[in-house]
Formats: sequence, C-alpha cells, structure tokens
Amino acid sequence: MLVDVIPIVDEVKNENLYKKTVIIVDILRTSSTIITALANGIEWIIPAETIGQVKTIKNIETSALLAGDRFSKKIQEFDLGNSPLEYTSLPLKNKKIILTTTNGTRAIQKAGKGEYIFIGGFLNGASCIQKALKLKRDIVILCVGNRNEFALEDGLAAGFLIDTLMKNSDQAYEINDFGKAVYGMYKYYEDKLTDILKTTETAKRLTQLGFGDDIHFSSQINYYSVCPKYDPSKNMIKPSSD
Ligand SMILES: O=C(O)[C@H](CS(=O)(=O)O)OP(=O)(O)O
Repeated sequence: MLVDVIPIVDEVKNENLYKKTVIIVDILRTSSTIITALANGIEWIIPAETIGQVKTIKNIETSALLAGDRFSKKIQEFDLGNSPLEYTSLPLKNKKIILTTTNGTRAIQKAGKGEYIFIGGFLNGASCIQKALKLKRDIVILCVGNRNEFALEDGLAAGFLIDTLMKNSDQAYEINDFGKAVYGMYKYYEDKLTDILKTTETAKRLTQLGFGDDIHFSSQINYYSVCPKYDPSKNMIKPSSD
C-alpha cells in the first residue's frame, strides 16, 4: 500500500487519485468544521466553490442553511460561518448545509477523481484511518494549505494520520518522502501540538480575528468518531456508513 502526502491542493493531479482513497486535510478550518457539523447532527453538506454556486444550489435545496467564510470571516447574509465551534452549540439535528470556504471546499471538489474521499483531521484521525485501511487501496493524504501555500497545521495532521496508520495497519506500506517528513515533524511536536499550532500563519490570522478558540478545538485528538465521506456523483458529504 502506497501512502502519498501532497503538500498543497494545487499539486494534486487527477492521475494520482484514480482508484485511491483520498483523505482531505484542512485543519484550520474546513475539515474541522465539516467533521464537527456532521458529528453534531447535520444530515449532509454540499460543498460549493463560489458564493454564486451556493445561491444557485439554495434555489433547489431551499431548506438548507448557508455556511462559509471568505478569509475567515462569515459571509454576509449566510446563516453560519466556518468556525467548528459554531456547530457544537446549535440545534442542528437533521439540518442540511451548503458550504463554501476560502480553500477547503475547492480542494474537496478537486479531489473528486479519487475512488473514496474522506475528510480527516486531528478530530477524527482514528476512524478515518480505520476506514481507509479497510478499503485496502493506496492512500493519498491531501494537505489543502492556505491560498496556495503549505499550511503547517495540515502537515502536522497528515503526520498524525500516518502515525495512526503505522500503529494500526496489518498491510505493508510505503510512505512517500514528504509523508516521511511530516511524520517526523508530527512526532517531534506531538506532545505540544496546540502550542505549535498557535504559531502557524493561519492560527495567527484566526487569533487576530477572534477565532483563537478554534485552534485548540481543532487540535483535539480523536474527539469525534465520525468520518465524513464525499460523494462526487451527488456533490454531497455525509457520515461514512461503511
Ligand atoms: O477557515 C479559515 O479561516 C480559512 C480562511 S483563510 O484561508 O485562513 O483565510 O479557510 P479554509 O478554507 O478553512 O482554509
């Protein structure tokens, strides 16, 4: 089993995804938000690249809530933003969401050529890797990054996922060079994860905007067991059942 970690979404090539299991990692904050929303009762999430696409989908899915951010700020006239903490305290059971974020939702749609596509992070690493290993396919861990730049928080989470895979795999595996690098980085910082995450470019920006609490929340290891799965044919994200 080959395990490839890709540094940023713009380096992903369709031919590298065919027949593979893809795990999309955008810790601050799209992955963390999607995991938390589904764990707290949201029925499904439709990702959209643009605000215009959100409004078009809303014309069809009239009961869905509009959610998302541009540069971390909630989009005006939307119901929800892109802070995972927003999804822990509202009556969301069986509600649906149309979501557009600055980086994460575009990455999800770009990963559409994968055979199986999961949304992973610190919050759900164990369940995500468990599902990926059961499929017995090559794995691509896609670090989304931030405005076309590598995001350290995504690399650390990719390293955490590799560590989890190493501890649970009964199959032989081969990690690519970048995967070995982020694994080593994770092992160095694993006991002081929130501290290092707070120093990242994304975290500094979020803190300045008043979203500092999202950083600690998103760094909680295996806080949820839900593993969101993206179905490109329906352009829909739901909890993985298999
Ligand atoms: O969730 C976020 O704050 C970021 C916005 S930015 O890229 O840091 O400006 O969006 P995401 O799509 O979750 O990376």
